[in-house]
Amino acid sequence: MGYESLSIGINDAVAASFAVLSVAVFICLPIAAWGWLVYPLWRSGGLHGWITRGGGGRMHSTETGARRTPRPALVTFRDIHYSVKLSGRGRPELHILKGVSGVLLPGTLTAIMGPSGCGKSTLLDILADTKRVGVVEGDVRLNGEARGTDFRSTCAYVMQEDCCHSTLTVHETLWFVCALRLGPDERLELITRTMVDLDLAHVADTRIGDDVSGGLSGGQRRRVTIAIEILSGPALVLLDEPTSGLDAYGAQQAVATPPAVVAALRRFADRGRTLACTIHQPRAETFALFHQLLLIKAGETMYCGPVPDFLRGCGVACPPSVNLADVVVDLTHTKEADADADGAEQSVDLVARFAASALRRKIEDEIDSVELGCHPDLADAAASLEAPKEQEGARVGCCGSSGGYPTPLMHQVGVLVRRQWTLDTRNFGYQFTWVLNGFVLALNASTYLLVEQPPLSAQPASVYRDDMGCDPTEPSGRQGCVCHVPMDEAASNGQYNVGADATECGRAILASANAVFAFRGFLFLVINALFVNEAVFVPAVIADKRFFAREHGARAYSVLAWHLAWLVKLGLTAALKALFYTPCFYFIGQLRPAWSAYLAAALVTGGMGLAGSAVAMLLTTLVPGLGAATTAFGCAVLLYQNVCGFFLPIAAIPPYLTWLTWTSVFTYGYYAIVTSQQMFGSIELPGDTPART
Ligand SMILES: Nc1ncnc2c1ncn2[C@@H]1O[C@H](COP(=O)(O)OP(=O)(O)OP(=O)(O)O)[C@@H](O)[C@H]1O
Repeated sequence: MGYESLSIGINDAVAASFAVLSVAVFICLPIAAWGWLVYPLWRSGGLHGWITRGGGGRMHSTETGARRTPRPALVTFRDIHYSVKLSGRGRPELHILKGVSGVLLPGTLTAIMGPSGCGKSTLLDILADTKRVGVVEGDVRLNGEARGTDFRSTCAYVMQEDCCHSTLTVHETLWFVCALRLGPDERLELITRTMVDLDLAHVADTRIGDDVSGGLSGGQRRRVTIAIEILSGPALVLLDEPTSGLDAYGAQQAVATPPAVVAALRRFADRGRTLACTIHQPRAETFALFHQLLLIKAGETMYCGPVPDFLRGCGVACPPSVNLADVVVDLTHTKEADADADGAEQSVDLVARFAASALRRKIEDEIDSVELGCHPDLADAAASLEAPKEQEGARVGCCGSSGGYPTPLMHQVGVLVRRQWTLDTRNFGYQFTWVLNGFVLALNASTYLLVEQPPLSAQPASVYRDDMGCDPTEPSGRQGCVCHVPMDEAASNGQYNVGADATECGRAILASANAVFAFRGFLFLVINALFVNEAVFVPAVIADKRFFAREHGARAYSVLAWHLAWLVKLGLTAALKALFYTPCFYFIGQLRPAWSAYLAAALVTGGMGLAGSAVAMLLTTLVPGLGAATTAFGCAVLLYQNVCGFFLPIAAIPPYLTWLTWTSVFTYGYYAIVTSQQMFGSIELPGDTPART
């Protein structure tokens, strides 16, 4: 009696790869947990210490920067070499920086210039301590000391690419930065002052936008990026091409306002901060705002020193009507082969001449005196900083004093959740996927209704107990059939048929069995859709990682805060999905009309969503890149589906792989929703073993 359960010989190679993948996940998880949670927790001296310290750093400041001892940022770098090994066998090592040295003094604005590809951005990356590939040699010091783990709370780094949330307004963007990095008292005044400084006040309530949706101009967006970094008053600001948007977005605007950004930077420097930025071909008025010039050619220092001394040092004349910056750029572009005789000679000479110059020796002496702690600027610059009340925020005082986060952990989480929420409510595409997913679930349910049999769950509880599977009082065999199929047998998810000689009752019961399979297929597709929908979080988390890298790098919040904020957001989203998605499939699919069953289905809906988004989050954290993370998510879905008991009978899974079944989220989701529809039990099919089609 009964039917043969489906037995599939699992390809050992496939099984082994599943096993390896799962073992890898289970090895990676504890390592990741150690890195993110346990190690910082252990270092911070327990859970209480962790929370009060803002999630991993040293004690967060309850004081504003104004109350701390202000320290300047005097940066020295000596003999910086940088090389990368080019990928591909036999390819040579690329030596990009070849012994660049210099000093960045507090209260100065330094221009780093040179031809495209000479190594300007590379040098800034090294100074900002963000270079993670290649080999960096040489010594970079802050106030004569090696840079510590808290260096990034002193140093703001404005990278070449803008990194702003396109759906936030300028004011909101700066508000969130303030909320993460400063106390509430300072926020409004600082935001207003920074917007005025960077000529952004008139677009305060304009959404930042992007190249597709419009919004701010490229130059304005660039200024917002700069505002984000200088808002909290760091002692050291490094900027990679702060005027690039201005160049690209119209000469007209560039003619009208180009010095606005550099003038704001100059004002910032005049308040005692240390600033250095790369810049291409500035106008004469803009160039005049810089105190120092670091000129690089092919990775070597061509000049480093005060701007006015440049021509004297080079022995070059600059006619009054000519822009000095143009002369500088021309000198760096001159090539031996194609330049005129004078230019070529000067160009070749300048690198060697600088290396042998008194200026170079002066720089070396200056670096020595900083390292020995006797550089006059180390003491003087502290006094030259503004009075405490006028200081611009917490980070100015952080220089070397604290590596902690400015706000407590729970505050960080709250601000991040609030920002995510604001972004989601303005993301039309995201909302559209919600509606679309609801529609797909409803469609799935209505497709199931195309099955000839009405949903079994709509039938009264079964009473049929005849071992032969026949109840003469129920000729149709429908109302009284026991339509229960054991879970593992249900995995034989095919339609059954019987020969023409089968009894009517047998045919009826088989029809019921087919309805059971269709019903289970429907439920499986529901949980499948709920999980797979969460793939939307793979690109979302990866996009947010850009902001995380920048903001966590600037010590605005901890790794734990970021993860917790995402978990809170995903939890809230899952709750909303339970509310919104469950009705989409429950009523159309005519599932069991009982509150308990509905509640169970809602829990499964939220749970599958939460599990799917958690897996998406885990994979985006472990696997680099969008393509790899998306593929990994697809693999995880396949793995989970295959071992959940729907496709393969659990009995058919080799014993050494059954543990996979119990790690599959699908197993629990599938069992839970099937159980909630009262589909436990067994089906006894009459007569001969039916053939599968
Ligand atoms: N990781 C890397 N692998 C290979 N080449 C690299 C790498 N990093 C930098 N380079 C090369 O080093 C050179 C210097 O790059 P960098 O970005 O510092 O130039 P740049 O002076 O800032 O140029 P631009 O003004 O155009 O931004 C370039 O030729 C670049 O291709």
